Amino acid sequence: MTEHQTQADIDRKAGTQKRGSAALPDRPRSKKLRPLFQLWPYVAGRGVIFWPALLLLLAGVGITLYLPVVLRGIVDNGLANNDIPAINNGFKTFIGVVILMTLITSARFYFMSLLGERAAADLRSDVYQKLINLSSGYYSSLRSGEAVSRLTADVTLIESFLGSSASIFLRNALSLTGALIMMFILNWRLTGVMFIAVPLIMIPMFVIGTRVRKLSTAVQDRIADAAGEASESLEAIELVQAYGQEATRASRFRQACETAFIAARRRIGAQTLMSGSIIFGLFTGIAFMAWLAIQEVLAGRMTSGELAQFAMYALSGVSGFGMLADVFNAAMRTSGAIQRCSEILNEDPDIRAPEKPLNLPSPVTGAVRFDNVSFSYPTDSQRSALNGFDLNIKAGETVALVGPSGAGKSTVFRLLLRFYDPNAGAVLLDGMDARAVTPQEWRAQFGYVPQEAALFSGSAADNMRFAFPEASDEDIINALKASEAWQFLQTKQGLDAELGGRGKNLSGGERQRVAIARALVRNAPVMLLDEATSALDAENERLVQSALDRASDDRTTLVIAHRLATVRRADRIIVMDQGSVAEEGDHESLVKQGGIYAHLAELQFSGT
Ligand SMILES: Nc1ncnc2c1ncn2[C@@H]1O[C@H](COP(=O)(O)OP(=O)(O)OP(=O)(O)O)[C@@H](O)[C@H]1O
Repeated sequence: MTEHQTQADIDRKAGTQKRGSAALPDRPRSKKLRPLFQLWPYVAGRGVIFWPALLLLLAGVGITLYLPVVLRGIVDNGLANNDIPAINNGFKTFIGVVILMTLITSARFYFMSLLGERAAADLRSDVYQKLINLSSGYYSSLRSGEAVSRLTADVTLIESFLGSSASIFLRNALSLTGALIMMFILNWRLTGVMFIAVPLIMIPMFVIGTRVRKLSTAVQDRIADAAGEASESLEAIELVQAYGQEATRASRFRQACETAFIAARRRIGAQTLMSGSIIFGLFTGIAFMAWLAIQEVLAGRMTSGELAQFAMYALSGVSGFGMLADVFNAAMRTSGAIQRCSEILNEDPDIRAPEKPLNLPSPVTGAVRFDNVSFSYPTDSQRSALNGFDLNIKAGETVALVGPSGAGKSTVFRLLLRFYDPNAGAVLLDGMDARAVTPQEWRAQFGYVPQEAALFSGSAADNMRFAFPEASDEDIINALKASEAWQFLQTKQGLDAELGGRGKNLSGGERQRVAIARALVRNAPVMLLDEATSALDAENERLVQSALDRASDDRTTLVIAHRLATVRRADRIIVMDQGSVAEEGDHESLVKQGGIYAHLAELQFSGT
């Protein structure tokens, strides 16, 4: 197995395989069809679309079954008796029925497709609504790529099933049943023989059909490999060119394309065999049945009109059966997709409001306390990230958290923002346990500047109102001025400046200053700053430092500090090691102690 084949297998298992836009996503299927019924509320919930769709479906099936009856009338009443007016009238009726059928079928198509799109849009929104409310614990056990796949690929499968396959399935299942009943009534002997003959003809087709399906999947997999290969290289085009890897990468892509071609050649071979056997099987079958039917007519057990009617049912029945087989495959895949979406919909967020939430005191002063907190991440429950951690911060105090990598500094922030709850002990704000209030009210007390200052596409003002939707333009400008971001934004379009997806139109330092302004505009009693470790030039660093300084004015501030300058400005320094407080004090006293802090200070906090 080559390296990229292995990667494709991993991707397929994780459901993140890239597909051509026309093809439906390849997602694991279910072995059961029962999950399909979970779609019922989404479908039946929209009665204005659902009932017309169902009625039109039934009417369409009824009229399709009626058409052969008209044909029998033409043959038996007109053709057999040489009755020209009867033939003409018969065909007028025939055309009338065809017009009605066209109208019903078109309307059915419209309503069924609409129903699929409606249900998919509702389902997609529900899944996203759930995803955005799920807690960090959920995401640490599910790859975020997989969550996105469920939102897009799985819902697309369901959408396509509801919009077309489900309708094909119902229509063909009903038509086939109706046609079989009519055929039995017309001539049960002929129908009996057909029951034996048709499966015999179809067995080879099914065998080859299964092979074609497998080979088609193989071709798609190989194409996905090639596409994966290409996008990986193109996403890192500068790196590829900088290391002079263009030729190697191009030749790897060529190889992937070649493998896809070889798989496609195999599929074409099987398809050729299949179409040959379909043509042969179908026409010999038709000839055999026609021969038998003519014997019935000659023996006087059937009229010519009944023969024509029978033939029409038989033909529609065979095609309906073929389609059912295809749709069955789609149903299995959809069933798997529904299972994965329902997993999300049935998920309960770990972090939720208590039954009777209390309110925080008003106003919140910002006194923060960790009371003997122990915590381990759900994905690594054996290891404690925090271990009997105690911390008492007075309102308005500025505390710097320092410590070696993995000491638990970010974990302190995650518990403060209540992304997780502690396993033991309590996190308190103004004496109130985080678990006693709603997560929304709790989090509203914090301004947060993460190390990776994530911004969103949209204007500077949009990004600022992300933290506080009611903020006036003046509030926003003041926050931007305080964080030293207004000056450079003015050289763009001020509040209307487009920041680009993830703020890509800004430099690293500018992004950080906008992120600090965003936290400031919230005007929350507690500020959480995770100082960026990324190297900034001296001027940018000075600007970010003064922004951070102002961010901590008049409010409780916890800063995960990586720079000596930040630490010196703090009222108190907490040195963390292995999930607990190892040392505590101000810069001078800690340096004198000659412990972890002294060592970090010596290294100027680099690498922490
Ligand atoms: N999502 C997670 N799942 C499992 N373990 C985690 C998770 N996040 C962090 N940890 C572990 O918890 C411990 C504390 O991590 P934390 O991120 O709080 O350290 P830190 O002091 O902020 O480190 P750094 O300075 O490198 O950011 C580490 O051992 C880390 O491996």
